[in-house]
Amino acid sequence: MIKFAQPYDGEDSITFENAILITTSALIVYVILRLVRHTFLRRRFEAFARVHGCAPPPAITSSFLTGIQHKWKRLNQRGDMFNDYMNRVFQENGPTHEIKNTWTGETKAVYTIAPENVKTMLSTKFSDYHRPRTMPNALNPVMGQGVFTSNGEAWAHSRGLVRAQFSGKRVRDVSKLGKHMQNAFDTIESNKIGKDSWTEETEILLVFNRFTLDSATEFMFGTSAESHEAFLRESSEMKNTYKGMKSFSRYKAILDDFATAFDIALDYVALRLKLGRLWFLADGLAFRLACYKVRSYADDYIRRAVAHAEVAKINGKETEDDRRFGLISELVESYPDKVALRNQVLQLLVAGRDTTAATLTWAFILLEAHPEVFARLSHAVLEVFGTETVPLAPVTYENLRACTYLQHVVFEVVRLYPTGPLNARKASVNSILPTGGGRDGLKPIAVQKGTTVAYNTYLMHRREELWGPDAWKFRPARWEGKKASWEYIPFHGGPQTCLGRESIHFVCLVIITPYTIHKPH
Ligand code: HEM
Repeated sequence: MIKFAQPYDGEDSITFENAILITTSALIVYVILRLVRHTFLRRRFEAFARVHGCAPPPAITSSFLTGIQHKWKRLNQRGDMFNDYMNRVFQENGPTHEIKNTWTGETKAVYTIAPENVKTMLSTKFSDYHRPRTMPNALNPVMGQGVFTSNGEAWAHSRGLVRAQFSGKRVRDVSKLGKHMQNAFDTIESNKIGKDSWTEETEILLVFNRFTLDSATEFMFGTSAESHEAFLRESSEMKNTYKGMKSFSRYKAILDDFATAFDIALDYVALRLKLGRLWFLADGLAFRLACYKVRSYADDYIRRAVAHAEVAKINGKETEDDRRFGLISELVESYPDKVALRNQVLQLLVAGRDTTAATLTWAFILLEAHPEVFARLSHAVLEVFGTETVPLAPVTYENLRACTYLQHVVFEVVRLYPTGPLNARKASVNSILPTGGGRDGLKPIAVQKGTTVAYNTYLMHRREELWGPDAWKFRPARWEGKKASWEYIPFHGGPQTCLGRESIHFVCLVIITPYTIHKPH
């Protein structure tokens, strides 16, 4: 008989058999308690659904194996996952359906492209839902808690602190963008094959990633990361970015350069988001070094802003120079905890960088593919702003808004390519969504506490029932006289609506620059 170590009093302690027996009994009790709890909660939920006249939506069953298959497909998708795959699932199962576990019959998730349901989750019954853990899990090593990843009181507190900085003059001031825009166009120019000839192929997303990083860092820290200037200085062999580098030089590049570190950190974050519950698999030295570099970059500015604020306090009067650290100058007072301030600022950087760069890239791709829209836009822009030799109006926030067709082009770009194409919320309590249940899909559906409800913004923006038979086409003219509601949520909606939505005017500005050669005033 195998025995555990003897205690000093000579008594026999727990035998191996006993240990097995105790563990097995504990496990059985645990499973029984879980089953009882589960049955009780299920019954309560079913009664709740009955009382509210709900009917279940169409269901697709999925086992552990099909779940893995689905994840694999998502990770390896090369074409357009939304057009090729998800659209078919919605066509076959209706605008609201659920995924059930094959064996247990449990609802794993509800999928919807019904504006009424989205409105309920994000606005009418906002407190019934919360952000799932996917985002914090993915972002945590780069930055901890902040407005973009928190829920409940922590979120309300964070949002309250930063909201004030996103209204009024500061975000409407487009004058600081001129230099960064010029750099973006210089980069494209620098790829020219010969004088007055076509440029070589340029990866426009990389150009806009640098443009948005430089303008966003200037907005946040008061000083631009100047990633474009660095790019323009580098030799052509160096321009191949970190991706081609071998380990040691790659790690060195991460530690040397904020822009490289930021790119690597966000590449990992994107992969962690795609992996869902297996987020922890996307990790490694490159990621950790990138997180370290990004955090210490922000810490450095915060340290300087704090020191500057203290000196200003001693001097007793505020000067223009006291605002030289950008947004962080405004926030240092409100954040006694400087790690919390760093997290918040980095979250804003992440929220604004890729979203704006991707929107700009799609705008250029769509304009290139639609010469008729391009021609009409040129006309509209020249009519409002004039040319370099005969300028009619300065490029200001107000004038950009007044150029109606330009606004329509941008609305249409983010309709077809919203940068948050797939989003989700989790039910905090048993809750009701107004539509999707029963044979006709018109009955309300009940959502059990803990269930994820995913909403597919990309496909909702392309529903023919909502947008007409040309829903998949790029047609800015559709916006004439149109006021969109919950069928259009590129910037989300309700209390958690995007704080940077005014940044769409950056997009307008960059689009018009090639036409109106004169710089913003
Ligand atoms: C074209 C540009 C942009 C698009 C399409 C966009 C889209 C979105 C979307 C869909 C959300 C909701 C995410 C969620 O809660 O699940 C969001 C939230 C947010 N966005 Fe943007 N965004 C853009 C630019 C920006 C910029 C430039 C900033 C700031 C510098 C920013 C700051 C935020 C913040 C702070 C939130 C979280 C709001 C909250 O939870 O209270 N966004 N954005």
